[in-house]
Amino acid sequence: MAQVYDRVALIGLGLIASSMAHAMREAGLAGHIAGHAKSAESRAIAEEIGLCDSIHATAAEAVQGADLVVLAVPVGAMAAVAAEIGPHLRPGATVTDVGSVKQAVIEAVGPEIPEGVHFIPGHPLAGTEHSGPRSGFAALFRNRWWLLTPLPDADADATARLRGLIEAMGAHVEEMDAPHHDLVLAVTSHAPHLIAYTMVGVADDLGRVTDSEVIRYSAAGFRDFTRIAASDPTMWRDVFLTNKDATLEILGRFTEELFALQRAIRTGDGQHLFDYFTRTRAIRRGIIEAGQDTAAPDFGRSKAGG
Ligand SMILES: NC(=O)c1ccc[n+]([C@@H]2O[C@H](COP(=O)([O-])OP(=O)(O)OC[C@H]3O[C@@H](n4cnc5c(N)ncnc54)[C@H](O)[C@@H]3O)[C@@H](O)[C@H]2O)c1
Ligand SMILES: O=C(O)C(=O)C[C@]1(C(=O)O)C=C[C@@H](O)C=C1
Repeated sequence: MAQVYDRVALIGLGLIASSMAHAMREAGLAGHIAGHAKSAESRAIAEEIGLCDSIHATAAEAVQGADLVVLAVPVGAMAAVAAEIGPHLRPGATVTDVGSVKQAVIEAVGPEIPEGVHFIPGHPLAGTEHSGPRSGFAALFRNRWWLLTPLPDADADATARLRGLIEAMGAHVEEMDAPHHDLVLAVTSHAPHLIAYTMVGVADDLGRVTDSEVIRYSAAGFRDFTRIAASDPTMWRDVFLTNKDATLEILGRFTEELFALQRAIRTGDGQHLFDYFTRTRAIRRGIIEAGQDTAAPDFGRSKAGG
């Protein structure tokens, strides 16, 4: 695979940035990968495992001469990072981000990007409950969606080049506007995470069930909740604080449905429960028939870029 960018700067060296570093290296997509993380410990680990070609103590230094800058920090840290790097960006460079929320990132980062630098926000729909520079792996993005939310005046060539990099890492790219992205993700990712956090919290609070019983007798459904609820607290705090309206809208609807199901259970309305579960089962089957079941990605089974 041909090199897409001469110099890529990764700001934040956690799960997503380290996975990008591995994927870019594996496919030879970047001439040089420069990295920066705020924590000295993350920088030391990145040095130790040889994650990047160079590690820098500041974000400003890392972006010098880069033709692609990737902001891979928690959403709440995007504004400060963008303000720091803004004056140091090379004219003609592209800045993208991987934040799980898009409208708030556009508002935080956009004003800090100087004229002549292209800002193309993005979000890979791929992750695990792990974080930090050791957690990344090259196959993370294979066969996953990577959404881009370019602004209406985005440069077509810069967008196509970024798309080329992402596709060469094995992902499928789709473009949409940021408010729509935030609503879709509130349904498919943000509210489900909150529900998982709550369910695990409830189990933890339940005095009549001991911790060892919760661990020992975890059926598959609850086990999945515990994996999701082990996700990074900083990342998820920021997601909920920055995608507030869409998440509250979905949680409002969720609560209404939950009350209806609760009433059906209390009144013995089996028909309501049966009809509801029949409808949701059809949705799952539709996902599988459409070949959209990425819950079990083909880690290691196919090569990035085909
Ligand atoms: N983990 C996922 O499943 C997932 C999936 C898709 C997108 N995202 C998004 O990607 C971004 C990064 O997530 P991650 O899972 O890779 O995080 P992570 O917790 O693994 O790593 C975050 C990194 O950012 C660094 N950092 C924090 N504040 C910083 C600052 N002010 N300046 C410089 N570095 C800073 C940390 O030191 C760490 O290296 C987040 O915005 C998140 O919403 C995460
Ligand atoms: O599999 C997981 O661990 C994830 O939760 C990944 C997941 C998600 O699918 O909701 C989490 C947050 C992201 O912004 C994108 C992907």
